[in-house]
Amino acid sequence: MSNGWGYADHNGPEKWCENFPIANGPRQSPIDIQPSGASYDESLKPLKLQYDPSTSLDILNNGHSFQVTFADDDDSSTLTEGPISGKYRLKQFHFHWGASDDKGSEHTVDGKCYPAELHLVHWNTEYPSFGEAASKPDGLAVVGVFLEIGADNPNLQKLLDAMDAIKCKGTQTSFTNFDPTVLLPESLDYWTYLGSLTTPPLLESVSWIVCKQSISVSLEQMKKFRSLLFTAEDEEACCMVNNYRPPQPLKDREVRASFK
Ligand SMILES: NS(=O)(=O)c1ccc(C(=O)N2CCN(Cc3ccccc3)C2)cc1
Ligand SMILES: [Zn+2]
Repeated sequence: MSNGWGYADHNGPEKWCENFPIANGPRQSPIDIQPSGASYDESLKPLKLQYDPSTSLDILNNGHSFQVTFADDDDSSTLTEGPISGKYRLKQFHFHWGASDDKGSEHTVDGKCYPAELHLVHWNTEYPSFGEAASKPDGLAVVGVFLEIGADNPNLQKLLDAMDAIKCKGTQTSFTNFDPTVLLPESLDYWTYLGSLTTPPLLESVSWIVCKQSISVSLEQMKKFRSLLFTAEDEEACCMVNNYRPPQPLKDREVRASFK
C-alpha cells in the first residue's frame, strides 16, 4: 500500500501498521474511555478556548474527512489552561462518522460508540509550525466532542450547507466568519490522556481532551455527512462513511478526569 491509506479493507486501520509501524506504539489513539478507571485530578484547570471567527478560512474535502482550516499565523484562536501548559493555536477541525448511527466516533465510552466525533486540532506555539509540532510529544492538543442523535443542531447547519460544494475529494470552498465555539457542549468537563493522531502518520504527539458531554445532531443532518465522497470527481463514487479508527490498547497510560 503506498501512502494511499484509507478506511477500506485493503487500506484501512488494520493495514496502517505496514507503512506506519507506530500504529502498534505505546500511546496510540483513540481509546475506549472507562470512566470508572479514570482518576479525578483536582489540579486540572477548566479549558480556555478563545477563538476569533475571522481566522476561519476554508472548508475542504481531503478524501478522509472534511476540515475547516484556520489562519494560525498569530494567537487569535487558541487553547490554553486545561491539562496543557503554554498556548496552542487552532489549526483545523474535522469530524469522523459512521455509515449508520450505531458507529462513527473514534473514542468510545465504556464501549459506547457515538454516530460522530468532532476534533478541534491545536498546535503548541513552543514550536514554529503545525508540521514541526506534529512530531513532538507535547506538540498537539485535540479537543474531541461526541455527537449524539437528537434535535436538529442549528450550529452545524453552516457546515452542512457548504457540503454541496465539497462533495468530492480535493474540493474546497471559502468558509469565513465561523466561530467553532458554537460546536462545543454546555459543559466542558473532560477526560484527558496522552495519545496520537488517529490517522497516518499516527504521530504520538497529541494531548487528548475528550468532552464528557455530547452535542446533538439530527438523523437528517447525519445523512448530509454521509453524502460526501471519499473519491474525486473522475473516480467511481465511494460514500465518505466509517472514516474512524477503532479504539487502541491503553497500555501503560492513565486517563484523568477534570470532574468528580
Ligand atoms: N484525527 S486527529 O484529530 O488525530 C488528526 C488527524 C489529522 C491531522 C492533520 O492535520 N494531519 C495529520 C497528518 N497530516 C499531514 C502532516 C502534516 C504535517 C506534519 C505531519 C503530517 C496533517 C490532525 C489531527
Ligand atoms: Zn480526527
